[in-house]
Amino acid sequence: MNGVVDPALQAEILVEALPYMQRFQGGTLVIKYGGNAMTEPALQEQFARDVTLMRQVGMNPVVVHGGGPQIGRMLERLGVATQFVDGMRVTDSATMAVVEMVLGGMVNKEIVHAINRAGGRALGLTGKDGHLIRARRLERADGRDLGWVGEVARIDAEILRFLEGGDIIPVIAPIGVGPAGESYNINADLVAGALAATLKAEKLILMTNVPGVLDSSGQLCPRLRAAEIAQRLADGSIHGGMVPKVQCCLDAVAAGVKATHIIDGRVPHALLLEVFTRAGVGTLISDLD
Ligand SMILES: Nc1ncnc2c1ncn2[C@@H]1O[C@H](COP(=O)(O)OP(=O)(O)O)[C@@H](O)[C@H]1O
Ligand SMILES: CC(=O)N[C@@H](CCC(=O)OP(=O)(O)O)C(=O)O
Repeated sequence: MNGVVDPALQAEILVEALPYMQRFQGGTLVIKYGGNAMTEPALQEQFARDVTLMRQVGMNPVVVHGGGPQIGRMLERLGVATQFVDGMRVTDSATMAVVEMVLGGMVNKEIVHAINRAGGRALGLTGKDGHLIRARRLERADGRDLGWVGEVARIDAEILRFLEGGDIIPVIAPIGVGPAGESYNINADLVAGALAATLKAEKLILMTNVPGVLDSSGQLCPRLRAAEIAQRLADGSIHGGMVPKVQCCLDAVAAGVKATHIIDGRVPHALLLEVFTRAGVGTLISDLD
């Protein structure tokens, strides 16, 4: 662990982390790294070191990244207007080209490079590589067409198993491939949820830029069960961008993922603190005791 994490945190982790490290040996952790959580280079470096450490102690981290703000900035520079419907970017052909360039070309390579610099071996993929993410056009109940916005039709995890055996950390951009080879822009939370379900992951961890799920008075909920979430969705205390996050956590739990977490990627070493300490730093959504 030397040189991988800050010395103070290293001491704290050594006391508490060993049982967790043993419990999750060989287990898969799907980590969604949101565009809003990756703003500062120093935090990105820490994230890369944390993921590398997880791999070094015998877990199988699989990184899925977002990049919404980065796509937005590039569209602005190019003078292309953008619009969201229920948190999904309306994606015409020109926008799709920019999404593919920013997610697959820029953000993906930045994260791959950061992990490699931290001592890990990362390999960047979009859902087109190895036909990892087969997608179809998102059909909305109201019939509104969002263009090249997709949903996951099927995950073909074979390529990930192959990488796992080669001690490689996959870094996945949320772009899917349709039946005719066309590209689809998929919300990164949904891709992470589908991957976690297919891989029967030990954990799904969504890293965002709020402390976790907050209650109506703004306090962090450290732990939530499915029934409590249904109630919070109904009373509106969970809304906006948090709705697809909790929904994909619920779907993942229903599909057999043991625990799902929503954490603040701006907290130093949030990932290690959530996985390796009893208290954690964010919201744990699970139906297990
Ligand atoms: N109960 C809640 N707890 C925390 N955040 C909430 C809640 N309800 C709605 N939100 C909103 O969800 C947002 C997180 O979703 P989003 O912006 O889509 O994240 P990301 O870009 O990381 O995917 C928060 O910034 C907040 O505005
Ligand atoms: C359909 C859709 O909205 N796709 C997202 C994909 C990136 C993403 O999900 O990024 P964050 O996790 O950083 O928000 C987009 O175009 O912004």
